Amino acid sequence: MSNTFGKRFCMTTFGESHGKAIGCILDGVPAGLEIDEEFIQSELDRRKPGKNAYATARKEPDSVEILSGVFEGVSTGTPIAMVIYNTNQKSKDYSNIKDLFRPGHADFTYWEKYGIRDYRGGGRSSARETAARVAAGAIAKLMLKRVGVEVKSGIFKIGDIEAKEYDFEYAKTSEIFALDPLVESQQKETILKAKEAHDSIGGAALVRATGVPVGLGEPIYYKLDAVLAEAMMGINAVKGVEIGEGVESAKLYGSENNDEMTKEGFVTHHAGGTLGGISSGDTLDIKVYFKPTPSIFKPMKTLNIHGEEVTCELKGRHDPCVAIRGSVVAEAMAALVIADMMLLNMGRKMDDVARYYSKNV
Ligand SMILES: Cc1cc2nc3c(=O)[nH]c(=O)nc-3n(C[C@H](O)[C@H](O)[C@H](O)COP(=O)(O)O)c2cc1C
Ligand SMILES: C=C(O[C@@H]1CC(C(=O)O)=C[C@@H](OP(=O)(O)O)[C@H]1O)C(=O)O
Repeated sequence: MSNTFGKRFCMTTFGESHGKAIGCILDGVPAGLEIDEEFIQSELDRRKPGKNAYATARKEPDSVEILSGVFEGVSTGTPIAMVIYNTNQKSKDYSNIKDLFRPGHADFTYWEKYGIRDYRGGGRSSARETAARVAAGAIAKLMLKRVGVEVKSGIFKIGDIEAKEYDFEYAKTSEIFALDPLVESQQKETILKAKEAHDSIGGAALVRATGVPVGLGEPIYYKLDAVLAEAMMGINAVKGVEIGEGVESAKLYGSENNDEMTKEGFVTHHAGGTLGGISSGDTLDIKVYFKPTPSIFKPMKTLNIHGEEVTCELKGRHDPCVAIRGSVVAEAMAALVIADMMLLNMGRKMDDVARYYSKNV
């Protein structure tokens, strides 16, 4: 199915921003995993809209309901379906964009591709869909927790204000998930200034996974770094992904970029946790770059569906900086990739296969 993400831990989502509900189906979750619903909800609460001045004003509780695949609190190995009902649609706000294309959003391409468009707040192209990914990612995290893997994230960059230090514990307490308390106030000010000017601003998140075992990822196709990049680029508004040193490595000499190895482990961490598409056992570091929110409240030139030049003047509720909530989505996608890769990697050595089936030998 082209709309499924993952090979062994597979997710697909459904729903539109102003439709009845959004949700996901997650297949391949091993049986016997305790499904902590409070944890899933707490992950959704981290992403949900309407929480503060740095997010869209749309207020959604994002209460998740599990429909299948869980019995007496434990996964059964059958598909887990989860639904989140939309409660705060204000579709009338979008009647003025019914026939025109918002610059920077997906209105034009959806219209050209399908010839029909759910214009109520972006419909399927709205990042409201990402709530369902966070629900699926929370289940991936529950599986990863059982095997000692942790995935976390935080904001390192807003506009050109960049963190000097990364403090993931601090990010958990910060309204904007800032990794660096020293630059946080400047980052917040940058967002609020953009918002007051009826504009938006870009930003970037760092996703870090610790405890990732060596050996995840296929050596040629389905490389770990390639799949992580696809997972991140598949999030709305993501325009760049870096693993480890990323684009900066193009400025370095090999002698500077190579991570020397000792019995204690890697001396430096430029590779960001993958070598040859396979996890190295080092911390995985993924930088995810988000463009500024396309829906802004400044008049913009555009075309309508009849090909006429018109002015786009927007209403509706929009994030001033999508990277903030986007960082939670990036974290969920990383957890899904790692969970998928872990299941895919089982039974790759004959000894492991023999050990598993030894009772039949
Ligand atoms: C968490 C999150 C929230 C977003 N909120 C908005 C929003 O309020 N308004 C908007 O126009 N775009 C928002 N976006 C971005 C659009 O969904 C996205 O730019 C659009 O689908 C076009 O896709 P593209 O930017 O990947 O090309 C958000 C993205 C994310 C990840
Ligand atoms: C509702 C959410 O975010 C939305 C993401 C979004 C977009 O275009 O991506 C546009 C806005 O909503 P609407 O679809 O109503 O225009 C945001 O409020 C959410 O994240 O739950």
